[in-house]
Amino acid sequence: MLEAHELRKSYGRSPALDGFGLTVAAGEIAGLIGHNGAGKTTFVEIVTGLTRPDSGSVTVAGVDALRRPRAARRLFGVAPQETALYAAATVRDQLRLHGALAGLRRRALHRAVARTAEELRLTGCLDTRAGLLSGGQRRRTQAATALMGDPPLLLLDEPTAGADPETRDALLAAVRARAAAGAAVLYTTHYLPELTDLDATLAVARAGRVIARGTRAELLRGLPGELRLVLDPAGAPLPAGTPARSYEGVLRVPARDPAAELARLLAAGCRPASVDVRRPGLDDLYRSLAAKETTRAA
Ligand SMILES: Nc1ncnc2c1ncn2[C@@H]1O[C@H](COP(=O)(O)OP(=O)(O)OP(=O)(O)O)[C@@H](O)[C@H]1O
Repeated sequence: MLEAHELRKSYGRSPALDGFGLTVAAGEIAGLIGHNGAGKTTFVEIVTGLTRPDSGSVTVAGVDALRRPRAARRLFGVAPQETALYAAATVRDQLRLHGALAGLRRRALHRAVARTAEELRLTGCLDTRAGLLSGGQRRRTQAATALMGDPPLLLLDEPTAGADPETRDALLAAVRARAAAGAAVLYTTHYLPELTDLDATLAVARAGRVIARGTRAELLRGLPGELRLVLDPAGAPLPAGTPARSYEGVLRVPARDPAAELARLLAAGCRPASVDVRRPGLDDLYRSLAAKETTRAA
């Protein structure tokens, strides 16, 4: 549904995108992750026609988004990182406008406004002007405008940044429903748990390129998790050579197989007063990919 190849874009001498490539299939939610400045927003802006790349290609459902931006525009809904709503217009008006732009008329438009407002828990503020909405309501309204007209591609750039749990839950449920109905979703975030909730595949951007692409299981496989323990002083101390760090009285022991590591510590006579297992997260993934790149470059 979305295919981008070899995108390059520089601002002055600094490349924002440096051979960026990404494909997202219909029905797939692809989580685009990466440190600040990795090029995620630049990529979204290129797909939406806000920024022109220096070279490369982008197609949406086979339509060349760089040569035919107007035709491509009908195929996606976008929720940009900065909310962009008309302050004086009501939530209903914003949704009607985006529905009309997506080709909906009369009853179909009316139904889509009601359905999308309900999905994003906006029914109670349909007649409120955007300028008077809370931050969470504004985020939900922005996301709702992207969903109007059921576009085959959704581009959501950090849609839950700063959102309260109610906003996040509503948004994630709406995104899941649209993907289940066949939409391709590009979802930019800094929160791995959201991508787990969405059952998303991952694309990791770094320095203007996608350096890893796959399912969470594929990308996180083999990364160490961590055992976090408070030891009972009546038991044995950690065996010599255990690579632990102590933080506010809690010992942190990196472990590829936390259950096996815990069994080893128990066998050595340690008596944990509390145990917590931390699974590998985004930081662990970024660290391991950075280490692989350094090894490759050496
Ligand atoms: N309009 C611009 N003018 C100059 N440099 C820019 C412009 N837009 C982006 N950049 C630069 O391009 C690089 C990529 O920025 P981009 O916003 O795409 O990153 P990002 O991955 O979305 O970051 P974040 O996670 O902070 O949103 C950065 O170095 C940024 O400073």
